[in-house]
Amino acid sequence: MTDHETLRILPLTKAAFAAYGDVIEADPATMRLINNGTTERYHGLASPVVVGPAERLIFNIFRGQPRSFPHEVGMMERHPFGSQSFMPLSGRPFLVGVSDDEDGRPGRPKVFLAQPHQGVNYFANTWHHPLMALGEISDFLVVDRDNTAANLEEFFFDKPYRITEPSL
Ligand SMILES: NC(=O)N[C@@H](O)C(=O)O
Ligand code: NI
Repeated sequence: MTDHETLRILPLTKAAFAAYGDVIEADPATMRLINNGTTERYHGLASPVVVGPAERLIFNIFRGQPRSFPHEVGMMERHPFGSQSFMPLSGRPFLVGVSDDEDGRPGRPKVFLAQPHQGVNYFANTWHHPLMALGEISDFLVVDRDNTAANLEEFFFDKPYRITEPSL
């Protein structure tokens, strides 16, 4: 990959990700004790939505192959009719790529390193890169809108970007 621009990898924080979606993590500010004090409920961390023609919100498991590096970021995608969340099930970190919308196309991607205890919920119509698992095959609990065939818009960059191996 000669002239690909390398994208920095940023820590995933609620503030940095706020324009793109929710960070799903045990935020103490959301905690309430339930079940007679035997359970900590971290309440309302994200709101999965379907937009437009009513379709089911469904739970899925995505089993992601680890990405090899340097990884070429040649495209971004978005789901106009629903949110999409990824919560790690395998105790591994993963990469999250998002872009602002610039007149209907994704701008320069931002890449975040999600820790094993962090998930994300992309807002509907947020440009994002498909799942980027790290190091080993990793499972993720994914909540999104059924009938994904009608809910996928892709954009391919003329000049792809590059991500180098994150130091974990
Ligand atoms: N296509 C699909 O179900 N997966 C993507 O939406 C993704 O964000 O990984
Ligand atoms: Ni997606």
